[in-house]
Amino acid sequence: MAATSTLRIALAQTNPTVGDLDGNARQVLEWTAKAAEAGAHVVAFGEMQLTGYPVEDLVFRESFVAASRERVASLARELDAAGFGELVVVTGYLDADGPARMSSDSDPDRGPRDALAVLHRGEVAVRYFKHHLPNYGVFDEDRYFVSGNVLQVVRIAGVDVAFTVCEDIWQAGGPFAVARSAGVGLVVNINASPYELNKDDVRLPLVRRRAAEAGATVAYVNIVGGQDELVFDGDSLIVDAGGEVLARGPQFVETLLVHDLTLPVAGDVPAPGEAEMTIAHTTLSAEALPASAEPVTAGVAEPLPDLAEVWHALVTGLRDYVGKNGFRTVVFGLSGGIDSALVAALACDAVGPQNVYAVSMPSRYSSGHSRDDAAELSKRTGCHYLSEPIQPIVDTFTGQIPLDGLALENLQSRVRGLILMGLSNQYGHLVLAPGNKTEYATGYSTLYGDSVGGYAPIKDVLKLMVFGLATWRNEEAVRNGEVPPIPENTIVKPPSAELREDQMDTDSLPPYEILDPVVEGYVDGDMGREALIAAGHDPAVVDRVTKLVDRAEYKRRQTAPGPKISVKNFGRDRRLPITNKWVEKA
Ligand SMILES: Nc1ncnc2c1ncn2[C@@H]1O[C@H](COP(=O)(O)OP(=O)(O)OC[C@H]2O[C@@H]([n+]3cccc(C(=O)O)c3)[C@H](O)[C@@H]2O)[C@@H](O)[C@H]1O
Ligand SMILES: Nc1ncnc2c1ncn2[C@@H]1O[C@H](COP(=O)(O)OP(=O)(O)OP(=O)(O)O)[C@@H](O)[C@H]1O
Ligand SMILES: NC(=O)CC[C@H](N)C(=O)O
Repeated sequence: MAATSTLRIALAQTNPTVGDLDGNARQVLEWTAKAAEAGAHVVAFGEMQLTGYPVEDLVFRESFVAASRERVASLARELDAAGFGELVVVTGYLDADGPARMSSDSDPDRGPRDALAVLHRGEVAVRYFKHHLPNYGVFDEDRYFVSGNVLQVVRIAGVDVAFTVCEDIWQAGGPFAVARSAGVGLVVNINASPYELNKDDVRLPLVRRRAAEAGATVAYVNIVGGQDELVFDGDSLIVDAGGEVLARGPQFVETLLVHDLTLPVAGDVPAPGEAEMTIAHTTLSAEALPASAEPVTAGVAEPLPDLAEVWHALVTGLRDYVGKNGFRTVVFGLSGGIDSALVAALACDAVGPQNVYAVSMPSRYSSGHSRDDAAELSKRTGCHYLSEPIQPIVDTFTGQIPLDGLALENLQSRVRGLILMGLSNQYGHLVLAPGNKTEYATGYSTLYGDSVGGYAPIKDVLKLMVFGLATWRNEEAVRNGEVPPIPENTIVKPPSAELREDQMDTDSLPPYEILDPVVEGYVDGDMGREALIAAGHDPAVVDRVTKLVDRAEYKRRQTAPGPKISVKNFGRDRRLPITNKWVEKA
């Protein structure tokens, strides 16, 4: 039988903040202390832990790159000074071995790097540069980074460990294939992998495929938290070469997974073969766990069911947007309808009802039940509730500038926007825009009216899912013996903008059961007219909806960011020209 050695590995699922180098370094120190207390040999943090992810065009600032390089070196010294010098600390950071690529004259082999550092005994012992750079969806890494071509293999307590960064695990070939040729026992993969619905279902089979490709155990660590439009869900994993899940972290919460891995002791360094990357070897002296040590296992957390997962993603995105941007309180219009009710419930979960200001702003078209439902929600959740009737302001405006029809409808929405921005300026609340993805898609909102706001918590949630989430949150409250936050009437009544007499959403839009699947196919699936019809959608509805979506591009460009939960969100994911003569013709 081959000799083995037991490594105690810790995966630190932390919540870094972009640009906060000192705060992020402090996280490394704090979680390393916990790993040390647990007796770990190695503690691994996420991709770009030190800078936050994604840093976008900060990569082009030499001052920022220099600060990251200096901070990783000083972090190594601080870890040593704190008594953790013997612990192998693995962290993501931004490095550069040349200037950013600005023209075709730039050196293709040098430039900014999405980097991983192995810190040991006060030094940056090893640096690895990410090989596969994602350049699709929300990622633009070819814009920023140069790909690394050296796989770093580090011998720790007799076990050869290869280090990789995020996208390296998403593609066959490259570092994992090279790791197999190097005969490693463990591949560590550090991630900043943004959440989208069902990604956890893709992640586990992916990690299994790479473990098989490398012929080694894989330890996958992902960050948690919100960063503008992105939310990170953690879901860190350890999978052995045979595909067995040894450990799995909870989603959306900071945690430390500590697990003992019994791995083959490395033999002689194999002769280098033909490979996509060269291999560099380093040995770090570390004692293996004594055979007498009580084995430690991290446990396998169950991934959340779909609606629970989306709820946590939205709460995480909102909480971190508020907190990381220096706000404490939020304000929005509470109409008694389902969208603002859902935003209210999310906000109460995210920042606490004591920090939530809901404003009822009735007009002459507001129904009695809308006001009652809004008041009832605030009573149930305990958030602040203000009532600011808008009619006197609307009347004063039209007394000077007479408006009718759609212009008058939109004026009401804009007066509400004005009130919310006034309250924001005066009291420092962040304004939340309560539009859903179906509305953003079809342009069913008033520019500078209900679309005002700094953050749009349900921007990527289709209307049918809005209903699903509201029902789920109420049921969750019942399961926990709490009062359901959203009044039943808000969920069951037909949606209405209440901007004119007896107005219903269905006056302007197809029913949501028909509309949402077309929006999903056109927006998320990039399907053209023929493909949508072939998928079973009514040609007249397809023509109507694609036209609405195309015409609303200018509106979407002027709206607040919101958390991505779908395969394609408006903003980072879906980028279309505003000035655009292409139409999906019959
Ligand atoms: N290409 C372009 N680039 C830049 N700006 C452009 C533009 N085309 C028009 N515009 C501007 O946009 C204006 C039209 O947009 P906008 O003022 O928003 O008005 P509009 O889209 O015409 O009307 C708003 C619609 O949203 C509905 N709504 C409003 C409020 C709440 C809800 C709800 O249920 O949640 C629904 C309302 O019933 C109505 O159907 C134009 O007057 C023009 O100023
Ligand atoms: N009477 C009102 N009081 C306070 N805010 C309102 C009122 N009416 C509309 N709003 C604000 O404008 C947004 C657009 O709401 P509107 O009622 O026009 O459509 P909706 O899409 O059905 O939204 P909701 O389901 O929240 O009512 C609401 O989410 C809310 O923030
Ligand atoms: N930061 C990355 O390299 C992430 C890319 C990868 N495809 C993911 O979504 O997880």
